[in-house]
Amino acid sequence: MAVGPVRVAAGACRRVLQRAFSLHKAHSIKDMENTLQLVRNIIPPQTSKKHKGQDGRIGVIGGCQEYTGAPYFAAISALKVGADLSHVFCTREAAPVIKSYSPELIVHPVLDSPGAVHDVEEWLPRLHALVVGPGLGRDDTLLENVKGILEAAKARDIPVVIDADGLWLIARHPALIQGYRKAVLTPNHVEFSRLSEAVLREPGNGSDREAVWRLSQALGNVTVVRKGERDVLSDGEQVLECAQEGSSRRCGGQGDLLSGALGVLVHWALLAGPEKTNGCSPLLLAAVGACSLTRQCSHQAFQKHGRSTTTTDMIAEVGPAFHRLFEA
Ligand SMILES: NC(=O)C1=CN([C@@H]2O[C@H](COP(=O)(O)OP(=O)(O)OC[C@H]3O[C@@H](n4cnc5c(N)ncnc54)[C@H](O)[C@@H]3O)[C@@H](O)[C@H]2O)[C@@H](O)CC1
Ligand SMILES: Nc1ncnc2c1ncn2[C@@H]1O[C@H](COP(=O)(O)OP(=O)(O)OP(=O)(O)O)[C@@H](O)[C@H]1O
Ligand SMILES: [Mg+2]
Repeated sequence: MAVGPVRVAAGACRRVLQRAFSLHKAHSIKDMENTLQLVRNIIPPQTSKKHKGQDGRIGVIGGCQEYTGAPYFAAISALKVGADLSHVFCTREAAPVIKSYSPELIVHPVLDSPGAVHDVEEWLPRLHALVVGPGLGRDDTLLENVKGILEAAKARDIPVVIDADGLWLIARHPALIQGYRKAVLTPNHVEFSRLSEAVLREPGNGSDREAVWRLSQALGNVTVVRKGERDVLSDGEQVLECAQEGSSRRCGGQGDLLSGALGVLVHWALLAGPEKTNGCSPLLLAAVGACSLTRQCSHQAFQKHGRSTTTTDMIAEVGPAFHRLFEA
């Protein structure tokens, strides 16, 4: 059940977020509850009046010869969070493999074709958000195509979540994303250092919080989510931390779940409008939601499967974890 808007001013919103996601461990249950309440505000209500597609049409740009799991994890997570349609734009040979994982994904084998940018561009008017990078690989031709796709998405004001090899591309060409306020970058530890080196000419010096804030500022307030033992999030103004209990299991693919979930939440947060977000950055709220959800999935899956937990087990927890965090 979606809960009505919390009436707090921007300053109050900032205080709520800072208390709940502070550097110190002593989060009160009430502070965390207030923060999750803000995320709940952006979740669209489920009604019988909606048509297919209204709750989100998400596109994942990634999937190549080596990596077919990552784009699948991202795209299926978007659906499980609540998007209506999830597309994957991948290379020709990755497509049948990704299709075989799930009949629920719409898979376009276009990313290595000469007309890749045009082919994806044709779909852009029908997409609410793009998740760029899971399983993309680092082939120069593919990356060149993704540059064109990013430019086309920006021209249409489409929100983009950039992860994995998409971040490799951004580290080489930061101008691609500079100042684009509808972008969220989701680096892991190594990806963050690479970006910091490229943008700030330093390997992420200073405290975690300061380093994330500086990178976001340097990129013109692009939202940055640095994943790790605690996730650190900044839009160049506020810095938040998410310490939702996760697990000690570090199998591959958890970041892909996060980026796919974030694709939907970014769309919902922007759609909700300032009345629902109460002065908070919609992208930051979406990121808080995606980080909390991923970690809660990890926690629940680990309780059932322990050491053998895999990302597939976490994806099976998306529904129950979402309900527990945002609807209970
Ligand atoms: N099943 C799949 O198809 C998967 C594919 N993946 C894809 O694999 C490609 C490369 O991604 P990588 O994440 O390996 O990126 P990189 O190729 O940049 O490698 C990062 C390296 O850093 C290490 N690392 C990660 N966190 C660290 C930390 N906190 N401290 C020290 N070392 C750390 C990792 O083990 C990895 O070897 C991407 O396209 C990604 O999407 C991954 O998403 C995992 C799952
Ligand atoms: N040490 C840790 N303790 C708890 N949670 C962690 C830890 N490191 C990462 N996480 C969580 O795991 C999830 C994925 O982060 P991770 O750093 O593994 O991303 P990634 O390397 O991009 O993953 P992927 O394998 O999908 O590429 C995030 O939700 C993050 O909060
Ligand atoms: Mg990753």
